[in-house]
Amino acid sequence: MSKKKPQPAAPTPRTLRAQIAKIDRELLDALSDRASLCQSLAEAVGAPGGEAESSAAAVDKLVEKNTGPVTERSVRAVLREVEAACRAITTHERVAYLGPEHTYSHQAALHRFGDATELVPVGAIGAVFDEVASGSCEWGVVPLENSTHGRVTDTLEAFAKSEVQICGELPLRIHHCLLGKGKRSDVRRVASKAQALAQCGSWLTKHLPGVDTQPVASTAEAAVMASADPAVAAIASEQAGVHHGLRVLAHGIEDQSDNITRFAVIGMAPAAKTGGDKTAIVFEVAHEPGSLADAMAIFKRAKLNLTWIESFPIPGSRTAGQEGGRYLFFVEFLGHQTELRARRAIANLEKKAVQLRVLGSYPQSPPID
Ligand SMILES: O=C(O)C(=O)C[C@]1(C(=O)O)C=C[C@@H](O)C=C1
Repeated sequence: MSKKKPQPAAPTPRTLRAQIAKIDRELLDALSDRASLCQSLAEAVGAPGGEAESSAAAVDKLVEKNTGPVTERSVRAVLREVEAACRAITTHERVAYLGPEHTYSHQAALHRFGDATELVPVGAIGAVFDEVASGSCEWGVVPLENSTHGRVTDTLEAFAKSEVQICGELPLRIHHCLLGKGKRSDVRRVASKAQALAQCGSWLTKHLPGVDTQPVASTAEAAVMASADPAVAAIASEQAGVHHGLRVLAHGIEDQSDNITRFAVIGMAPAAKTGGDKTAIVFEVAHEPGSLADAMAIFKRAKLNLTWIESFPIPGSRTAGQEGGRYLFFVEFLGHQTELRARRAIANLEKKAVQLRVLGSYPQSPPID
C-alpha cells in the first residue's frame, strides 16, 4: 500500500490576515512610489495638459487584463481613484458638470475623474461650456447622445457656439427609477430632464396614463422637487433617490434595457493620439443640390469609417422646414486628426465647406456599467 504524502497545513485565519496586511502595506508603498514618479514627471514636462484622457485610456487597457475575482467595475474604480489621487498632488483641476449632485452627468464625471478631483455642479449644459471656455474649470462633462432618444440638443447647440474641444468620450449605461415621497397612486405629475422623460416615454404611457410630465433642468433637480411634494414623482437615478430620501416606485423604467448615454469630456487642450481614437468635426455645406453628398464622398474616398452623424439646424437661421434654413453636420470617424488620411479628408472638406471646425480627437472608450 502506498503511503499518503503529508498535506501542508491549511493557513490559519491569523496567517491569512497577516498576509493581507502585508499586501496592504505593499499597496501603500506602491501608491507612494507612483505619486513620487507622477511628481517627477510633472516637473519634467510641466503641468499636465491633455493627459487626463490618455490616462483614462490607459485605465481602460489595464482593466482588460483583469482576470478576477475582483469585478471589472471595482478594478476600474480603484485604478481611477489611484490616478485621480496622484494627479491631485501635482495639479488642482476642476471639472464642471450639469448639477446638482447625483445627476447622471455627476456619475459620469466621477467615473472619469474620481473623488479626488474637484467636481463643480452648474445649472445648465451651456454653463458647463462657459466654465471651461473661461478657464474657470479645466474640464467639463456633457451628455452628447443617447442610444434610445438620440442627440442632446443643448450640447450640440453649445458646440455650435463654443471653441471648446472634445477630449474624451464616456458611454455610461443609464437605468432610470421612478422616485417619490409617497405611493405610486399619489403621483399626479412626473418631472425629469426632457431626455430622461423621452427615454421612458412608453413606460409612462403604459403605467401612468394621463399623468402630466414636466421637463426640468436635470434629473437630480426633479428628485429635489419630488422630495418636497408627494404628488410629484421624479425620473432619476437610484442614488439621487437615496440622497433625497425618496422611495423607488419603479426600477429600470427605461424603454430600452440597453440604454446608454455617451458623454463627452470637454476641455481646451487637444488629446494626444493613443492609436484607438475617434475624431469629431462640425461643418456647414453650401445650400445647393449635391453639396452634402460631395462632402460625404470625401470620407468614402479617404476610407474613414463613420461612427456618428447628426444634422442640426443652426440656431436662429430659419423657420423649421422652410427653404433657406442652414444646417450644421456633426460627423465622427475612427482615427486621430493628426493621421494622414484624416488630415487629407479634413483639408478637402475645408475646401467645400462654408465653415468647418474640428471638435477634437479622443480615445474610444467602452461602455461603463
Ligand atoms: O439630468 C441629468 O441627470 C443629466 O445628467 C442629463 C442627461 C441628458 O440630458 O442626457 C444625461 C443622461 C441621461 O440620459 C439623462 C439626462
